[in-house]
Amino acid sequence: MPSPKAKNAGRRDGSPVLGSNFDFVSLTKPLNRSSPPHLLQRQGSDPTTARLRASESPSRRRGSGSSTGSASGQGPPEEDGIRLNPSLIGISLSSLLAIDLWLSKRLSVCAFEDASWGSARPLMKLIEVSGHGIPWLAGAAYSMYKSDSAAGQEVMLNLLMGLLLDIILVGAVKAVVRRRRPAHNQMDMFATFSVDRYSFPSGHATRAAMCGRFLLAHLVLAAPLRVLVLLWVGLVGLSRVLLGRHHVTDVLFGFWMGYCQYKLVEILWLSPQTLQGLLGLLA
Ligand SMILES: CC(C)=CCC/C(C)=C/CC/C(C)=C/COP(=O)(O)O
Repeated sequence: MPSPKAKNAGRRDGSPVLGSNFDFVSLTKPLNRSSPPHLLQRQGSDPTTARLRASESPSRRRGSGSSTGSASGQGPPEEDGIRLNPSLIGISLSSLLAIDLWLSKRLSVCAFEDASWGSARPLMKLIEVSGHGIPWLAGAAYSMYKSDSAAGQEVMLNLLMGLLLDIILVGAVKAVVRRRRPAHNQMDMFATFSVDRYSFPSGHATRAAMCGRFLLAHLVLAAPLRVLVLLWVGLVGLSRVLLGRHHVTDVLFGFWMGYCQYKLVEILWLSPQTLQGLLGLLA
């Protein structure tokens, strides 16, 4: 009677099952004569092995009469086992992707006016505007201009630099990755660049995370306000998914990227001397 492991080792479509010992037995090691008979039988008939054999290049098939034992029905050559590891990573990634797509679709409850939480759409769009680049750029430039202390101007200049850096980095990643926005997204955002038709990462999430860190480090000291800042960052990220603008992973990666971008702003921090030089050039 076949063991339960051997029975469940391959799916109907022939894809291997994660965590099954049978995959490793059949694909990584040439089966020796001391193997149990049921494994010897599965070696020839299981769909995973059959698929691997079918995808072998002619040159590999020609070489299969070597001492590796393929031609003698003793299993695929050793290097097939080496190719299995990347496929495990691939399977894990596609599982994560499937969960991401499913979860993002389920959470997009404000994607349309007649969706289950459609009445909250205007509020979500308000949160969207609060994380848009234009109000942040305009606000930072205005505060820098209005600030009467060199320290205040310095902080605002660096926030401005961070915002510009964010636009460039997010644009670059979006252009390289080119992940499409969810199908249920309505493309009704204001003031977007052409790369904003892409989804990964969420520019709102990177900006919210970077600005949130910036505010906490330089501008907001009172504890209740610090909580509000964190709440706002979280709401901006959540609203991207609820509006159906983004997948969950776009927002999570965006948060991480924005967090790192703040570190970059600190490294590139423009000093008062640099500021004086820049203002001297402008005057
Ligand atoms: C002066 C000027 C044209 C500034 C552009 C400001 C800006 C960053 C616009 C893009 C904002 C936007 C809608 C980004 C997309 O965000 P996702 O969260 O949907 O990636």
